[in-house]
This record gives sequence, structure tokens and C-alpha cells, in this order.
Amino acid sequence: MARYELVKRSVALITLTNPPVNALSSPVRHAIANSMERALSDPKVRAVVICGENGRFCGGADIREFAGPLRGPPLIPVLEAIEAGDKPVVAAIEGMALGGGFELALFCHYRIAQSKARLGLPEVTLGILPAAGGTQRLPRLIGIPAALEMITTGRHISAQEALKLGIVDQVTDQNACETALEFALKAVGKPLSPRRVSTLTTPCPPDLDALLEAATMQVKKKTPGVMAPLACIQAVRAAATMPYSKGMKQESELMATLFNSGQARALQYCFFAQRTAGKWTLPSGAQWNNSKPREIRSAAVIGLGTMGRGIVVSLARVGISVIAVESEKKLLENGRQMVIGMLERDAKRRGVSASLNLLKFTLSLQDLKDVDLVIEAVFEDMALKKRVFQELSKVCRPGTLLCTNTSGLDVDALAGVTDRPHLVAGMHFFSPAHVMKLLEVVCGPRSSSETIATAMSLGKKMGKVSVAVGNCPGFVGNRMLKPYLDQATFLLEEGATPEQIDKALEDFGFAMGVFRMSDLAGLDVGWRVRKESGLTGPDVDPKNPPRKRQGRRYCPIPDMVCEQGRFGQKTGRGWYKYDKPGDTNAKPDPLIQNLLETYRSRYGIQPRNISDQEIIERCLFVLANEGFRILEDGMAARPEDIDVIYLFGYAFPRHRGGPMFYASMVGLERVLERLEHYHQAHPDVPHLEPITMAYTGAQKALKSDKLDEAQALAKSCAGRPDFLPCDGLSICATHSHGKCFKLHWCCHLGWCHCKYVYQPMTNVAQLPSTPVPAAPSDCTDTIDLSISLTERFLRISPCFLPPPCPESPKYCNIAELFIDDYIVKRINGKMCYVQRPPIHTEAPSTPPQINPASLTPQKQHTEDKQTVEETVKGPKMGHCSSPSSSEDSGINALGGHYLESCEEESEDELSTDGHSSPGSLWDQDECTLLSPSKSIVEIIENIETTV
Ligand SMILES: C[C@H](O)[C@H](C)C(=O)SCCNC(=O)CCNC(=O)[C@H](O)C(C)(C)COP(=O)([O-])OP(=O)([O-])OC[C@H]1O[C@@H](n2cnc3c(N)ncnc32)[C@H](O)[C@@H]1OP(=O)([O-])[O-]
Repeated sequence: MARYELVKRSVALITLTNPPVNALSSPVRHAIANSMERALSDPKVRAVVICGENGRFCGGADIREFAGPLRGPPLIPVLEAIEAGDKPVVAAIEGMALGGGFELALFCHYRIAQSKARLGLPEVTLGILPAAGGTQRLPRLIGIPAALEMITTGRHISAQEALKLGIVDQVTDQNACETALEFALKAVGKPLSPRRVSTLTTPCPPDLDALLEAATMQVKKKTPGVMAPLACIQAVRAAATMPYSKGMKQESELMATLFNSGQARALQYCFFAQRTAGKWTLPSGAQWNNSKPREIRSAAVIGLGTMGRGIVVSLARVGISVIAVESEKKLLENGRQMVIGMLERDAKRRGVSASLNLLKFTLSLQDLKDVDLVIEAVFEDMALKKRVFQELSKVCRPGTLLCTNTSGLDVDALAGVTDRPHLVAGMHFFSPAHVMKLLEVVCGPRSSSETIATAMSLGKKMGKVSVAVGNCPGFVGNRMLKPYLDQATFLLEEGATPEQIDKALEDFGFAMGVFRMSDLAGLDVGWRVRKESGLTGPDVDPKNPPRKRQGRRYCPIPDMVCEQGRFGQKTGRGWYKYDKPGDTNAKPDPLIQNLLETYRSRYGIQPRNISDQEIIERCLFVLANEGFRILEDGMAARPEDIDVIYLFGYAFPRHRGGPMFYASMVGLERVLERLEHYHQAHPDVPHLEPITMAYTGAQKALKSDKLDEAQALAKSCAGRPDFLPCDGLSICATHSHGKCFKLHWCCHLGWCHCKYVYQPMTNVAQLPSTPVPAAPSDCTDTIDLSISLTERFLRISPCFLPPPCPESPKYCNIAELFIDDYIVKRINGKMCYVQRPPIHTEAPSTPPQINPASLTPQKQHTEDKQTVEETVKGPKMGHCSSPSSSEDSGINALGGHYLESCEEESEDELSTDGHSSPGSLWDQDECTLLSPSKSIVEIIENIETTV
């Protein structure tokens, strides 16, 4: 994990060897500690150089280790030994020095960077802070304002900027390691004290408070509801106001709060989900690592509307020559000017020259005969698209790949009109295509693995986050959007206002609520689609009930809004009013209020007060429910793929992880129960029917029997002070802590201890010991909590990051709960979780009906589980979460994601496009109900072994 060599007779060269990014895993930390000890004690060694193998210095702490207990030496003492040593240590930075890797360099006495290297502290993007002294050392080195900016944004800086800021001592175009070796020899004998960053005094600006206040306002505006940037500011304040050792203590305390937060779990999940999405797999067994993409040097784009123009720019700026085709001279000229303008602005922003020479504009498809790939981006009309594909089939050489940018039409139907259906796939960009990072690559049943590999690799080359999806109406993203939008308009009918619904969604974390977003995108697009599909307009049979289509509930309010010429921001009126067309400042419009009131009285609808909880549940649970359907249909391989689509294509708040992750955090039983509840209230809305209903009768019976029993017991405990019923929305806030075992359990029961979370923790021994009411005579004292939906979900989501698990016998393995290793027993009048003795290992129930090829991470799951089992020793118990200062405020978050999906460019309008568990370990504090004291543990073990 680190190589030790003596070079130039007197320099110890320590090379980190942990591919791919030389992350500081436990063996690496161990190896650094040993190597430093060796170097410092060897009299031949006069200086030390630390570098990373394969041209990468270090990508920071090993994020995968966050899920388990700390093993090996903690990082800080290892790094402190470097700084404290009496021999100069030089960091040779090639590739990247990020997070803990950057902090390692800050503990060295000197830093040399290769000119292409990038440095940064991206911890904030993972929901944590630089916790190996980064928040205390960087301000001492470069001052508060610059450090604050780097730490709160996570921005990577170039070697040149690092030199300017005073972070590195030298930048070289040569090999950084060679340069560092020379540098180290020259440093021998020079005093080391001034080089120890911990001894420096932070340059403290006179207006420190104002500066920190401004930074706080800025992050609250940019990433509302997100905890980590605020904690970073507090840590930097400590660097300015406290001695180093106290500041380090403060940093570590802030880290402890963040580390266990649900936001950190969600953000770290997003990091891995994004990388998992690139590992596509097809039902045929073809996948990312056994299919070779073709190289694409030339491409054509047909249609120079908003989408087509963005696609041309995306291709040209990565060096692909593009032929752009339009049908009319005027449209072509207009498109040419806009594309050139966009490319020039883009190049100026990036400080490069615009690749205009790669562009060709034409009116003739005949010019496309030699291109490697075509992307059709004409109007969303199947007949038109078919004509284009027939023509392309005739014109293009036989090997040309033909792709369509349709946002939901049948890709296989298009493949069917060509002479090469295996070379046809969907490439669904999101508008504006040169800004939005998401690309859905649609695999038709006849698409070859080479075609998919090529489309995915082209997406990556263009800097997109590409996700392979199946061919069904709307694919994944837009298919899920429909039930979400439907719920929003149904809520309007029932009594809500656009402002109220938007506010609830924005408080949840969306940058924009559904109606504000629709106004931005333009309401006419959806109206036209509804007219074309016969849902509204003259084609609707007048005898058809106005609020029903094909037996399902239909809300005509969006059509009525469009009939009044209200198309959103561009017309100055939509769900809101604007001062003038194009204005973005949405104001509530009394005319919409009137429209809603008239509508309700016309149809005899008695408006009711609708809570924010109902808005969130109906809009978001229905989204996840459709996600489950998509998984069941095999249209997405993994829940991570769905979440990535929503994070990058639909601005789902990143600190919530995505709709599927969010559902898992709320607790799937809770989601199921609420969907059942809403479906009963609205039986004519099929999307509200929980997907588990489609499950086999036997399993359903099993689930509901057990659930009923558990619910009955839970309800009978309702008066207990340590067992409170769920108080609405706070369940979500609480669950986003992601660490309360007891909550999770209660979720199964339809009850929740939310409020407990906000109270100071009480010692186990001091909690009242209320006896559990006697069980009905026909009940056993054991509740089996096997729940098919949860089990299913966890089986298909083995990559979901398990939450942190500090080493402690009190930590409980939820995964095992789901696979029936746990049972709830009443012991000494208390309900306790008890691990079942390992007597039988029944085969898990039937796996979900998704394509088997999509279940590739099965192996990883087994490995995860093994790790978990190895690390959790002794009886495992539940917990109550400790109060968290700001997590609950997360639920009042405003604003969307702020990481990769958020690019600087935003010149155009936003999207108009139209196995068991991973081994979750949930940490705990003391709690009587489910965390028996040690003596009770012994009793339990006793009981278990004597039963
Ligand atoms: C104490 C200290 O204060 C704290 C608390 C910390 O230090 S917290 C940690 C702070 N560090 C970070 O936030 C850096 C995170 N990494 C990145 O930003 C990028 O990875 C990259 C370094 C710029 C390289 O990009 P890439 O495009 O060349 O490759 P990749 O596809 O992204 O990554 C290649 C493979 O490496 C894996 N990987 C990357 N960084 C990793 C890391 N830090 N830990 C574990 N795995 C990592 C990644 O999952 C992928 O795996 P797989 O999918 O192949 O199985």
C-alpha cells in the first residue's frame, strides 16, 4: 500500500500504491506510519519525499471505509508524525491531491506540484468537512477568505492557482517526484519550524465576523438546508479564533455531527451511485466491461431547435466534427448563428478557442453518408422521425450508428424502419443539452452491445452522466414525472394552491417547485402532447366525464390554464403572474385562485386543508413507486440509476439522495402504508397503488399478517413516554439522520419515535420501564419482521451505502433484521430486538421480477455482508438517535443540488423536456426500549440459548 525506497543515497521515497486513486485506506495509513518511522530513524535518510503511484498523488480518505468501524491507525496521528519529524518531508503532487490527500500534503514541510495537478478539499460535497486538520491548516497557510471559499465549495484548484495562493512551493512541468527529490536535498539543514503549518498564526482579517456572516448567507442561499457548508464555516472560525489544538478539537466535533447525518449518507451515496450508473448492463449479459465502444470522430445532428443546437455544441467542444442539418434555409441560418454564438461564449468561459472549424451546416441529408453517428433531434412526431430514419438508412454508410433524441417515443419502432436495427439507440439529452449533465441512453430490444457501449462512451466524452435505460414510454425520467405532475394537479383540485405545493417541495429541497418549474419550461409543450394523445381538445368525446380519461382520474386544470394563453414565464402568465414576459419573479395570481375556486364549485369539490406532509408524500412517494415499477419492468437495472437520473435531470435535492434513496430513508414500510392509504382515498389513480400489490398472494398475506400483528402491538404502546406516534413530516427529518434503528423498526410498525430524537438523551437506566400491555391470547410473543417490499428493495440495491458504524457492540445490523435474523421479543416486560441463533439459513424468497442481468452486484452484496458480520460482534441492538442541531432544519431546505449537476453555464432556459440488505449498520445511543443494557443482553442471550 506504500513502497519505501532509499534514493540518491539519502532520500526516503514513500510511494502510495493503492489504485485507482491512492485513497488513504487503513493499510495505506499503516504503511505511511511505518515508512515515516523507518525514515526518521534511519541515519542515512536526510529527507523524505511522498508521492503517489500512477501519476496520482492521493484522492483522500477511502470513502468506502466510512461505512464501517475505524480500522487501522487514525489518520491525524499518522500525519502529525510527518510534521513533527526532524527531517524535511516534501509532497510530490501529480494528478490530484484531494481531501485527506491534500491534508497529507499540508502536513509535509514542502509541496511541489506538477503543472496539471488539481488540489482541493471536496469533503463538503460528501456532507462532511476536511477533518484531518484541513479546516485549521489551510486558513493558517492562505488566510481566511481564500480558505473559506475552497472549503465551503469543495472547488478543485489548479497547480498554478495553488502556487499563487501560497499552498505549493513550486510548480513543475516535469515529473513532480524527480523535482521533489532535488528540492528535498536542498532543504536539508534549513530550519523546519517555520514550515510547520500548525505553528503559524492565522492571518485574521479585521472584519472577521462580517466575513463569516457573509459566507454564511452565501452558502444558505446557494445550498439551503445543507449542513456541511455551515459546519465548515464554524470550523474555519475556530482556525481564526482558537489555538491550533483547540481548533482541531472543534473540527473533530463538527465532523462527528456531520459524519453520522443522513445528509452525509445521501451525498456519499450520490458519489457512488453516479459511478455505478456508468457500469451498465443489458439483459443479453453484455455490459460495460465486456463491450467495446466504437470511436466517434464525426457526427451529424438533425434539427437545430433548442435540443439540436445544444447537442451540436456538446459534440463540437470535445473535438468531434459535426454536420448540422435543417430543413429550411432560414432555420439553418438561424441555427448556425446561435450555435456559433454558444460555442464562442463557451470557449471564452473556458479560456480556449472555439472549435468552429469542426462545424458544417447543410440542408441535405445526402451530406451525412460518411459520418460515424447521427443524432436525430427533430420535432417529437413519430411519423416525421420514421421518415428521417428511413432516409438515413438509405443515405448513411452501413456502419453508421443512428440515434434519436426522442424524450419518450418507441426507439424500437424507429429501429424497425431502418436496415440496421442493431445500430439504433436512443440518446435522450435534457434541455439545454450543452448544460444539463444527464443523458439517458435508451437500449431497444435490438440495440447491439457495441451500439450501447458507443453511446455511453460518447456521453462520457461529452462530460455527461450517462445512464442506460430500457425502451418504454417516457423511458425512466419522464415516465416517473407523469405521476408526480398528476399528483400536483390533483392536489390543486382538492384545495391546495400552486404556491403552497411549490413551497412544500422547495422546503423539501427542490430548487423550484413543480409549478414554478412548469412556468419556466413552458406550459404549451405538455398541452400539445395532451392534445396529440387525445386527452384534451376536440378529439375528446363530449360524453366523456371531464375529470376522467380511460377510467382514470384526469385533471383538466392545466388545459384550462393554457386555453387562457397562459404558457408560463415566456408569456408573463402561467401558474403565476410575472411583471412582463420573460421575467422570472413569480407572483401569486388571484386569477388562478379564481379559476381554482370556480373549478371546484363547478364540480362540487369541497376544498380541504392540505398539509405539507400530504403534498410531500403524494408527490414523492408516487415518484418512488413508479421507480419500483420501472425496476420490476427491467427498464432500469438498479435504483441507483433512477436516483442518478433524478439528481442530474430533474434537480432532485442531492442531500436527499434521489427518490429511491429517499424512500429507503423514510422506511419502505412507511412509504407502502402511505401509498395504500392514499390509494384507498383515490382508487381511480392507479399510480398510487403500491407496487407490492402486484406481489404474489402468498407473500402479500404473509406481509400483512405480520404487519397487522406488529401494528397492533405498537399501537398498544402508544401511551408510553418513550414510544410516541409519528408526528407527520418530522419522520422524514428524523429518518434522514439515517441512524435510528428504533425509528426504522417503528416504521415497520407504522409508528415512530421521532420526537424522541429532539429530546436530550436519557440514560437507559433512567428511562421509565412501563410494562408492555399484555398481548392478546392468540398472539405469540415473537414478531417476525420479514417484509417483502423492504427485502426486495434491499436485494436490488446492494450498492446503497451502509451508514457509518463506529466500533461498538451496541451497533445493530439492520440487514439481518430484514433477513429474519432478528426477532422482537418481550423480555422482562420490555420489547427488545434479539438476534436469532444461527440455526437455519433458508433460501431468500423469490427475487424480484427484474432482468437477471441487472443483478450484477450480487457478489458485492455478499462481500458487504461478510464485512458487516465480521465487524459486528456480540448481540446487536437498536438505538435512539441523539439530537442533531440542524438536521431537522434540512426538511425546511430550499434549493437543489449543488455538485456536478450544477454548472456555471445557464444561459438557456432549464429543462423543457418535456438481496438482501447492503449490510446497514445503524448507530445508537442509549435507549431502553430497544437497547437493553449489558445485563439485559446477557439475559437475552440466556433466554435465546435456553429456549
Ligand atoms: C480525512 C479527510 O478530510 C476526508 C474525510 C476525506 O478525505 S473524504 C474524501 C475526499 N476525497 C474526495 O472526495 C475525492 C473523491 N474522488 C473523486 O473526486 C474522483 O474519484 C477523482 C479522485 C477526482 C478521480 O476521478 P476519476 O474520474 O478519474 O475516477 P472516478 O471514476 O471518479 O474514480 C475511480 C474509482 O475510484 C473510486 N474512488 C475515487 N475516490 C475515492 C475515495 N476517496 N475513496 C474511495 N474510492 C474512491 C471511485 O468510486 C471509482 O471506483 P469504481 O467505480 O471504479 O469502483
